[in-house]
Amino acid sequence: MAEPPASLSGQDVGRWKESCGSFAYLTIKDRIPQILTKAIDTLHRHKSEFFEKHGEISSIFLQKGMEAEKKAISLLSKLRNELQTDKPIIPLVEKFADTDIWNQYLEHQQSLVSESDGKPRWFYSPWLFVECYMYRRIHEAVIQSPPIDDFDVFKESKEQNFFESQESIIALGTHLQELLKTIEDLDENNLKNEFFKLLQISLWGNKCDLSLSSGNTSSQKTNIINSLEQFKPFILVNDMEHLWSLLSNRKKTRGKGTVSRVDIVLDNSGFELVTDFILADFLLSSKLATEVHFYGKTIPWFVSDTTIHDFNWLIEQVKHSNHKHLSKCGVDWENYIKMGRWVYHDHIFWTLPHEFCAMSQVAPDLYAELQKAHLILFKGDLNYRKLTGDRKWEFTIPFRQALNGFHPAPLCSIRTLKAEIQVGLQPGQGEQLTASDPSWLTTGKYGVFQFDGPL
Ligand SMILES: O=P(O)(O)OC[C@@]1(O)O[C@H](CO)[C@@H](O)[C@@H]1O
Ligand SMILES: [Mn+2]
Repeated sequence: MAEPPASLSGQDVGRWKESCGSFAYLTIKDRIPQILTKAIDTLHRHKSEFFEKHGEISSIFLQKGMEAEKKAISLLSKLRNELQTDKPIIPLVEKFADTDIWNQYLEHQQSLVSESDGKPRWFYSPWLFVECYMYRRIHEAVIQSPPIDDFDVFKESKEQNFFESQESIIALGTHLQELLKTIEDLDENNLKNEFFKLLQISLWGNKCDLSLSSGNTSSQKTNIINSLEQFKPFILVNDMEHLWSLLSNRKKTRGKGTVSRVDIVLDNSGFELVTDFILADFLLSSKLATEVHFYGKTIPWFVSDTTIHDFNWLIEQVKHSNHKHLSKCGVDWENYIKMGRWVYHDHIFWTLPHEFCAMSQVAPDLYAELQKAHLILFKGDLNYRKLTGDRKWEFTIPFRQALNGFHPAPLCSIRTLKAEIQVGLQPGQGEQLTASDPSWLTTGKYGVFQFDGPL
């Protein structure tokens, strides 16, 4: 097979707005420093909390809390300075489960740089690599600053996203509970329609990530169910029928007591996670699946990504809602977890910089776990970038080719477009979009259900 194309990078001129530089360049220049500034500000504002938590026993602890906050802030300021002055990417120093793998990857990036270019740098190296590295360095700053080493600098914005989306969340919870009342009586066609609705809700739920808005609020304020028809023309690749065929055929043909497993590689917490839970509940209630497995991030990531803490926090919030339909959702979801019908998995691979085609080498245990699924849903833009290697593919290259051998099981990307990469389009489709809406690749207005079926 021919070599895959080069990686997107901060040194590119854009596929659009050529005079201003690529989306990758603008992300490194503007968005990432803003995210760092916001993280610093969050640490500042939480100062008193650290003192209360760690400083109440004696003045020695008070001292410790103060020092930790100062240290984390100075490490983050140093990081922001390295980035803004395009300094070389330096190895991680603090021992953590993935430190060695990260540093090996850095060496690999170093080996790709020619002698005259020196070292991997922020605006020079692959965008996927430097962006992941930035979030990993934020984590390093926090773990280097005990006793605040479990502090999530993004927690506040994730929670805010959830609270600000309350009305939409209640509307979704109500829709689900109404649907569950009659689900047993629905004919094939109605069941399929409901499946498609909830898939689309989960797709548009991906509009609300916080790293695109530099950590500023990006919540869902309107009832998304009423907007689905209006959004349909913005679905550029729509393989929903394939997902239905796969799951409904399996439901018909599987023997009693056999498993149908759908795995969801999660993206953002808050509103998007609610849409994923609603879909996952429907999959079990409709018997299209008998088990749903979720994968989250082990460390705070790309501002809004889901950690185990966010996952549990959200279910707890929903359960304690004073809205009866919503709290019923929370009770059911907690039960699914208790019964092992919903399973949460952690793996460090998801917060490494590797493209997914490297998974079978770098994380064979995770690859083997995913192989147990009958269908894997990859939520969000970052997962799409990692599925396709974040490379400069032609718009018409088949999705399977861009996956570059990654195929643990039939899989589908459910993603709104927030990076200058898209494959599997019809000839001329990309060019037409560029002409009619030059920023189509990066605003989150468009989406895809892109499926790669059984081999
Ligand atoms: O994976 P998500 O949450 O859908 O999107 C993450 C994301 O906003 O982060 C990057 C900007 O920093 C973009 O590449 C990408 O769109
Ligand atoms: Mn995300």
